[in-house]
Amino acid sequence: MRLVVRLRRLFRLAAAPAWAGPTVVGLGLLAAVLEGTGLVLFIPLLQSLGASPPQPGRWQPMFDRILSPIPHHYLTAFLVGALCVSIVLKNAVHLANTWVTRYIDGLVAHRLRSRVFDQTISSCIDYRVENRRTDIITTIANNTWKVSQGLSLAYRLMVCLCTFGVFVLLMLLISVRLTFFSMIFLLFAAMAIRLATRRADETGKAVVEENKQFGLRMWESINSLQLIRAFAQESYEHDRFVQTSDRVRRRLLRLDMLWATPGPVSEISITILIGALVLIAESASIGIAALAAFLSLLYRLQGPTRELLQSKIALDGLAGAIDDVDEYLRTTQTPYLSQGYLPAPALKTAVEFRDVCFRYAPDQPLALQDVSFSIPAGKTTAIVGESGAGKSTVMALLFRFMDPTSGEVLADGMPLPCFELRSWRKRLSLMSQEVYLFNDTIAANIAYGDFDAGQNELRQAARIAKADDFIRSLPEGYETQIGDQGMRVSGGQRQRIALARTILRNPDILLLDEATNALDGGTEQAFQIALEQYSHNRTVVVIAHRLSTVQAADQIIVMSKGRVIEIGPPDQLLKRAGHFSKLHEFQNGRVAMGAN
Ligand SMILES: Nc1ncnc2c1ncn2[C@@H]1O[C@H](COP(=O)(O)OP(=O)(O)OP(=O)(O)O)[C@@H](O)[C@H]1O
Repeated sequence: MRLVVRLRRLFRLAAAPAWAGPTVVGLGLLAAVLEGTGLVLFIPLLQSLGASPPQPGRWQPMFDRILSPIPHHYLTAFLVGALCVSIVLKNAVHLANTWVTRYIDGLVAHRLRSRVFDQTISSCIDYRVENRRTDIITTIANNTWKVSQGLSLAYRLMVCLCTFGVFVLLMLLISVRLTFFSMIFLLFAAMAIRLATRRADETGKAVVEENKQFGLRMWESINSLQLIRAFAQESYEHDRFVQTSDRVRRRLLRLDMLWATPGPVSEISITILIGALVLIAESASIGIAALAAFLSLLYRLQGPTRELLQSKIALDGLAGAIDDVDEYLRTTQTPYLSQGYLPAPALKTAVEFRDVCFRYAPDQPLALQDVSFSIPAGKTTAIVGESGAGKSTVMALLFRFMDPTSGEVLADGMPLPCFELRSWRKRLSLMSQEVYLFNDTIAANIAYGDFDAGQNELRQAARIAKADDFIRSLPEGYETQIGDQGMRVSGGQRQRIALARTILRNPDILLLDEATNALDGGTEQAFQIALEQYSHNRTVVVIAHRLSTVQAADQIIVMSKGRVIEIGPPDQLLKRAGHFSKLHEFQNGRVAMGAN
């Protein structure tokens, strides 16, 4: 029963083309019929060679009727020819079936991978926060393959069942008694194998978990190579890696051992059975030719019997991976943000936060509490506040990476969920503290902001971001490969490339979240001047810890512990002797102390 439920879920998840199942099973059935027919042809062949006289039985009149038009002296040659043709046809059908199965395998895995990837990038769940980055890589790279393997196994299971059925039918035609005896014997053997391998699904689930741990170890070690070397923790990391890898090896070995059990057990059982049948055949009085055909059928039944049992164990072993993909697709399906059909128009008046509260998870405190303010169009708004005040959360809500827990964010009076999500996000461009660059050329990384932009626009964006000079000084200029996460250029250079990418996007609303924290003083000042020109008549929202970078803003929002505590133009806030002016004094004092 559990197998049926599991198979139904597997078919739903794999969503193979409608023709796939019937084709694979149909071809499998045809191969079984061809093979069975070939084996049954041994009866008239042996009889024609005089090895056994014709015996009364269900099949004898049938042979007599089919073979009567063939002249007697051609009969042996005809039967040998028919036998060869059936074997050739059976193998051709078998080969075709293998090709079809491989094609479906690849197609299903490819579609599933694409679906998992699509949902990963479209869902609003942030897996870096959920601590599941490496899990997703295992799900996409490993487990989607395993679902397609599971589907092939399910087809194989059905084909084996059909082959088994065809062979048993032919055996019944030869002798009901011997067939009945054989089936009871095989049933006991199958039950013994099932008992010995009943832990396959538990082991399969453990393999999935161990694989995820293994993925995590690999990911973390490769990403923190410098840290490991700097802290001289090579042997600690080596031990951790070896232990994790060894756990995967042991689980896989256990699964392989379980999988290998049915082969020898079924072969030994059938050999014992053949011996027993030879001993009791005399009482069944079916004749040498029929007995030879019966035993050949029984011997060939070994393959499907073994495969039936192995497919079942292998399917149990894949259950963990199938569950993983199924669960992943279900969880990433629901948390899409609701969206309207309206394309977001250019911002005319303002973006407004109205009584916004936000918490990252139900069991966590509010990250934003009753936050209300307005970001006027065409002006620069700076958000300042101590670490953890909620500045990045405001940015994330503006971008609609998530929605407020209560309250609303409106653009020109329209709640953001009224707009089609992508069209709203296309109006914005974000440059955050965390810079991510692709392993590609500098030009390709900047062009990511707008693939339609020409060379001139690309260079203009680089000039504004103060990146053009250093890029041109590199031997390969804009065509320089920057390596994984831009590791071949410095932190400040990475930041300037990312800024150029943001600027190339030419957004209505430019969001800069600590965008200049890796720039040296001179470059930052030059960047500020260029940015001022660039932001003329553009809506800019800046987050900065260094107040020097926000002096030129039209409005400053001061946040503390998730609340807005001050709003106003910088000069007014400075005069007010409030939180902002204290911050200002503190930073100036610190600068002065640093200067001394
Ligand atoms: N993904 C997250 N999951 C849970 N809590 C979070 C998450 N991100 C931020 N927080 C919490 O929300 C609050 C606001 O964080 P936020 O990152 O918005 O502050 P910030 O002002 O940008 O800080 P910083 O200047 O240090 O970047 C903090 O208490 C923080 O711990």
